[in-house]
Amino acid sequence: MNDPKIIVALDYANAAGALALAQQLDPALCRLKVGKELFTAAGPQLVEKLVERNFGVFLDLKFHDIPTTVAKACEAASKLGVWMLNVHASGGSDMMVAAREGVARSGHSPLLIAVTVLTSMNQTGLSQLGIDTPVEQHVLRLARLTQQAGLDGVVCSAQEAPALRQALGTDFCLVTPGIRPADASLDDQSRVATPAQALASGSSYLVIGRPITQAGDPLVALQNISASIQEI
Ligand SMILES: O=c1ccn([C@@H]2O[C@H](COP(=O)(O)O)[C@@H](O)[C@H]2O)c(=O)[nH]1
Repeated sequence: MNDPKIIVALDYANAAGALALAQQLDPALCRLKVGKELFTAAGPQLVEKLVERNFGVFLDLKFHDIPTTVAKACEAASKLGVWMLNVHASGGSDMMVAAREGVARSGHSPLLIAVTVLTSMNQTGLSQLGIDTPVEQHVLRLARLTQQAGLDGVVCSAQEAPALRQALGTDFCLVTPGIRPADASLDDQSRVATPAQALASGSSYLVIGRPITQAGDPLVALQNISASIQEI
C-alpha cells in the first residue's frame, strides 16, 4: 500500500487557503496536517472535506487535559475519519490510556500518538520548566510512557529518532516536525533536520509546513523535497 512519508502542515488562517493548496496536491504523494489555527478557524467541516478528497489527515490538536475530557475529545476527533490524532505525553499515563479508550469507542481506528517535547524547545526552555535532564533523555522517557500506555507512536524531533528507534522498536511510529531543507530558514524551530537526515535517522513521517506553504510555488517545493528523499 502507498504510504506517503510527507505530511504537509496546512497552517492557514482559513479554509480557502488550505483548500487552495490541497487542490494542487495528490493524496498519493502526501498527507495533510490540520493544526490549531486552521481547526479553530474552519472547524470539523474542513477536516471532513479533506477526508472526502481522500487525503490522510493528521488532526494535530495536541489534547492535554483531564483523562475524561481527553477521552471524549479523542472519540469526537476519531469520528471525523482522520488518519492520525495526538495528545501531549506530559498529560501522563492515565490521560493517554483514556485517550486510547476514547479512540476505541469511536468505531474508527486512527493512529494515536503523543507529543514528547516540542521541536521549538531547546535545553534552556526545558530547564525553565524545571526539567534538567538532557532533551533526548526526557523525550525517551515520555516516549516509553507513551508506548506503555498503548499508543502508536510519538511526535519528536528527528535528532532523537535514532535513540527512540533503537529503544522502542521498528513498529513504533516517529513523526518528526522541525524539518528544514538545508538552505531554509529555521523560523521558531530549534531541533531540526533536513528531510533526508530525518528519514535516514528513522523517522516514520516528516511534518513540513512553512518550507512548502510559504514557498513561491508550494507544489514545486513539495516535489523538490520528495525528490530529495526518493533514494532513502
Ligand atoms: O513538536 C512539534 C509538534 C508540532 N509541530 C507542528 O508542526 C508544524 C511544523 O511547521 P513548520 O512550518 O514546518 O515549522 C506546525 O504546524 C507545528 O504546529 C511542531 O512544529 N513541533
